[in-house]
Amino acid sequence: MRILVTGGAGFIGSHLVDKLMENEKNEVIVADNYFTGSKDNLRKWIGHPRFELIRHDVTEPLLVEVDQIYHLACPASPIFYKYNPVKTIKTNVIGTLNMLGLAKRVGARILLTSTSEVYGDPLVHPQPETYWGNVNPIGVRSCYDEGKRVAETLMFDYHRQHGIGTCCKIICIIIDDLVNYVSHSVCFIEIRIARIFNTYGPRMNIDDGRVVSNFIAQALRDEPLTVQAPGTQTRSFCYVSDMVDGLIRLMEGENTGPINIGNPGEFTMIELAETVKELINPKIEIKMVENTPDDPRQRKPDITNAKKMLGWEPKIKLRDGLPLMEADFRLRLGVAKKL
Ligand SMILES: NC(=O)c1ccc[n+]([C@@H]2O[C@H](COP(=O)([O-])OP(=O)(O)OC[C@H]3O[C@@H](n4cnc5c(N)ncnc54)[C@H](O)[C@@H]3O)[C@@H](O)[C@H]2O)c1
Ligand SMILES: O=c1ccn([C@@H]2O[C@H](COP(=O)(O)OP(=O)(O)O[C@H]3OC[C@@H](O)[C@H](O)[C@H]3O)[C@@H](O)[C@H]2O)c(=O)[nH]1
Repeated sequence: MRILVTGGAGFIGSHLVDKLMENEKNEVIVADNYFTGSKDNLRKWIGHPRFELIRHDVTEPLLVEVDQIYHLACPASPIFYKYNPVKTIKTNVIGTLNMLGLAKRVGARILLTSTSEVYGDPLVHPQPETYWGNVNPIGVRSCYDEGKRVAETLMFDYHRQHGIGTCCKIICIIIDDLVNYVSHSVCFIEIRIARIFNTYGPRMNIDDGRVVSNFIAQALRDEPLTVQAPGTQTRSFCYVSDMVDGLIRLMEGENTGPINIGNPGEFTMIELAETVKELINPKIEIKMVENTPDDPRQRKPDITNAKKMLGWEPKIKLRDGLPLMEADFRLRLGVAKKL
């Protein structure tokens, strides 16, 4: 299996690459522009005969021969996706169009990492995949939320427009063979959509800006934990190895999705700060700071479909995952654990 991972130098992408590389039958190609990712995350694979790393921006077309595409390329932290919102929309829209064009040309199955942000500030709780969401189309988060919503639309439009039943697929392949068509004549496209909920773990950028990495870095630097007001807003945090397992099951399974992949354990930001304080640095202060516009007030995945269709559910609880991330942050920040 030859597999393309766009955004593979990023946080989730690099863990996904590690898992895919464990299978000796896989060849992995990463395409990344290093906006929020880093070659460092893939250090152990550089030079490996089954691994290739390409500096590439997905807003430009890419010509490679692959069987599967995991399409992750997109900044995920609010501070980074708001930094150049027009570029974020281009990455989601033009980037996804380019990857769908590639998938169509080479007959690859393509998986999009969409987001819980398609539900916006949800009026339904927990969020099932059938909920259409409550998104501000002109707000500062829209470049990401609406960008991902358009990316999902493109996935389904390509699927419907270029999708045919299994029987027709076989006929199509036979015709392809008969008339000696080249690979670009492949006329069906298989899609998978994962709606990812907040994911955390080792290798997140220290200054990524997302809440778990912020709190752990602050706790280790003896700085106050900055809870954005009111602090009663909730999130559900999934450990990265659970996430990677869910993504691979979705790619390998028979369901297009969209499927929620996330940990249903729900915490307020005050609860998260208190847990980090208790586990990492009981002396630090928790400070309330101003929030940013349109911050969703609650978020929790309904994972009934993931359980039923993928046989997946998360294994790692927040209290078990935080110390694993702490160890990685200590190493990178050079802060030893006090005995
Ligand atoms: N981590 C989460 O909590 C979370 C939640 C929901 C969805 N997601 C989605 O999962 C994917 C990965 O997220 P992550 O947390 O690993 O983020 P990340 O920022 O660590 O990784 C994104 C990667 O994409 C690359 N990239 C960005 N724009 C690009 C472009 N135009 N061309 C090529 N590469 C580009 C970055 O350099 C980086 O390596 C994203 O699509 C994100 O939207 C993540
Ligand atoms: O230092 C901080 C940072 C953030 N927060 C709060 O923590 C909550 C989570 O914020 P994050 O920045 O980690 O992430 P968000 O949940 O807002 O968005 C994320 O959701 C899903 C993904 O698509 C993306 O990875 C990201 O956009 C928010 O309520 C925010 O106000 C703090 O209280 N303090």
